[in-house]
Amino acid sequence: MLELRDLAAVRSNTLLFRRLNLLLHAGEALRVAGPNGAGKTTLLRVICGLTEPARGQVCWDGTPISALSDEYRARLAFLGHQEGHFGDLTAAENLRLAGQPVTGSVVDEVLEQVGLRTLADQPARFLSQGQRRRLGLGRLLLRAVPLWVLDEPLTGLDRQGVELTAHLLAQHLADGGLAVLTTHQDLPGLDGVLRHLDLGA
Ligand SMILES: Nc1ncnc2c1ncn2[C@@H]1O[C@H](COP(=O)(O)OP(=O)(O)OP(=O)(O)O)[C@@H](O)[C@H]1O
Repeated sequence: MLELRDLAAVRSNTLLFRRLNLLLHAGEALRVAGPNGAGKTTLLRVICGLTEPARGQVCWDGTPISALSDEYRARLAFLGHQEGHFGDLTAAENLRLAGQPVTGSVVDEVLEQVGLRTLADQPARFLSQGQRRRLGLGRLLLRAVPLWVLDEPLTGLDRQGVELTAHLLAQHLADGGLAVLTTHQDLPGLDGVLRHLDLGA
């Protein structure tokens, strides 16, 4: 369970948000919306424990994440604008290094799931933006952690890519996972499990 308690953040002397209180249970996702500069990425950074809030705290299963540090970070996976792939390594090799040791057949399965099977041997730096996003999804699947934090995961994806992301997210939630994400696009098929937070309101 992820909890935001009376959370506030300041950047460059500007108050971005305050008094955020929210409980996110296993099986739920939070979609953070708002105009450019509203503080969406900042909120994700605070949730990951990378940026200190000006006030309040983030708790994981009732404990402030500041008291959990590495233990908490091992429970979350972050997918940002820069996917963090190794450019010289192939798509398959990047997945091999994604998390715990995996066999070649598991890597093949994940490549198939994210639609990159035919690009397994392509160095990541030659992948298109949407293909890199898909590789990021593959790494998420291999990390097998409960909390996904996704910053604009739909950018650069075609319609099938958007549907794939929504499908994998729904599966993750059905398996008892949680997610916090920002997106300017609609995520199909997540009614009932998607909660909304608008930082522009
Ligand atoms: N490291 C930083 N130092 C100073 N100011 C920052 C820093 N990071 C972000 N900001 C400022 O904080 C504000 C919120 O930025 P943030 O990236 O959280 O917004 P966002 O809602 O994610 O925007 P976008 O939709 O454009 O991605 C912006 O005005 C930005 O310039």
